[in-house]
Amino acid sequence: IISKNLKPSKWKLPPGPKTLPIIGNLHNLKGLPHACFRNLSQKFGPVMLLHFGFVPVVVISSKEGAEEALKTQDLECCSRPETVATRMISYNFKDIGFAPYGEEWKALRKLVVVELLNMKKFQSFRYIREEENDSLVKKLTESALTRSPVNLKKTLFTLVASIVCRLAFGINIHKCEFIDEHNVADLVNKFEMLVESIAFSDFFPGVGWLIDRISGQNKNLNSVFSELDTFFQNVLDDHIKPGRRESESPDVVDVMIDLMKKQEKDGDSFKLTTDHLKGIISDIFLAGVNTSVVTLNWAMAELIRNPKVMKKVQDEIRTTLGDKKERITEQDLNELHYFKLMVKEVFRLHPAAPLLLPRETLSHAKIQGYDIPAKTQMMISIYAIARDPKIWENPDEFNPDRFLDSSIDYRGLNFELLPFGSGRRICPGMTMGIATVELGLLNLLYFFDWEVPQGKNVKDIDLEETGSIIISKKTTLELVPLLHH
Ligand code: HEM
Repeated sequence: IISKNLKPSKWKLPPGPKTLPIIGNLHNLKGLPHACFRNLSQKFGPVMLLHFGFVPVVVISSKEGAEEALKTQDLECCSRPETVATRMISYNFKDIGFAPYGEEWKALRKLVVVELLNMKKFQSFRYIREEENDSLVKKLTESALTRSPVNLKKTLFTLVASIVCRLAFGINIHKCEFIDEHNVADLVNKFEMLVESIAFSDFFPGVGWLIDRISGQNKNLNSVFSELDTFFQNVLDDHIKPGRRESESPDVVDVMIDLMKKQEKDGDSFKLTTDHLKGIISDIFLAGVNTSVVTLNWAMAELIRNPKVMKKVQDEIRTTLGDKKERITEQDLNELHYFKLMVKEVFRLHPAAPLLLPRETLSHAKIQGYDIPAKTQMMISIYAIARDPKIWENPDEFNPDRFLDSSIDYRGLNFELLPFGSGRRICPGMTMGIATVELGLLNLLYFFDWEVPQGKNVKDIDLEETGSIIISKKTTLELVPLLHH
């Protein structure tokens, strides 16, 4: 009643389903959030207002709405809404993924983009990506010789985690003292559980903390977080061991430690602290590993379900690269055209983060004629846009040919296809993510043909999804690699 009386009557708020007292629209949230929002938006419109408990959330599901939101200054450089879990994993918002918009976020983002993920560094890390792909091919060759099925997600996880841990943290997970590849997988899963966990305080600010304390939710979150923090601390300790740098080339953590030391001397206004360092390690760990793994896994699921596309892609690869290559390099990617359209189609149908990261408006805004008050949470459903029948013919069909005569790209400038977001909050690891996905897929498709295990049929491979922020294939994808040469 109070908020109704305070709201200027001339405001035009977006439409949405009827709310119930206290819970708002929580009863309308059925199934996975991105799929649920898509269904609701088909009924209530592409700019829709929902209430999660006491928290109003605007969901945008049209290309025009997304373009307006992501180009509006105060939304483009929006803040992120605070939740109990994001406060923990971001080290009290000392990272870039969940930090609110402001000078500190700008300084950190600049540091990550300029110092850590710049083109020169990216190129110099090329040999790590190629070496790890080489190990993957060797491992798959063993399975091919015995015709054993391979759990694709697990295998691809090892590939991506090895690349990210080596270039970001200087850790070789095949030989590291304090973590191995199984622990890394376990930690990434726990990490996602932590981010996706919902606390009462998120929906009922001011009162929910009491329920979280009584229900034990706070204790659960704390215990998972402490495991992650131990890993991040080990990474840091490993970097300050005397003598370490003499034998290894600097990784992302080395660069940040050097910057901290330099700032102490120079007296810069923005001071990097250990919390910033851990916040960034945490961002890279969450944003850098699973996004690429789920994309690679979806690509293989779609290709095995669509043998004509698989054949067309493999024919192009093998004709262009010849039959005699022993090792694939990133240079080889430049020569492939249809292969890249196929990757684009995977990003369209299976964006790793279908609602981008949640946003919060900095000031009052207007989207598609609707008033969005300051400090309102906003979600942009790139999933609904990428499957909008007004934009795409047969939108649910996996068909890379749709891009043959199209200039639509996925790097943040075409608002119908935004797997990496757009604007100032666009994914800073985009170049690295694309290289990891493309190089991984090229190795899988050049050296091997793929079959479903004996007794199974291609029709058994479904596309059921799971997750809430990062969406992956629910059922395990097991395939048998066959040596092509
Ligand atoms: C296929 C791989 C990847 C995909 C699909 C992906 C996708 C995304 C998306 C959709 C966002 C949210 C953008 C927005 O809300 O507008 C994001 C943010 C982010 N990504 Fe990625 N990403 C990938 C790989 C990576 C990698 C490899 C890294 C780092 C090494 C990374 C680091 C980040 C960070 C730090 C943010 C937060 C940016 C900010 O809030 O300013 N991502 N990513």
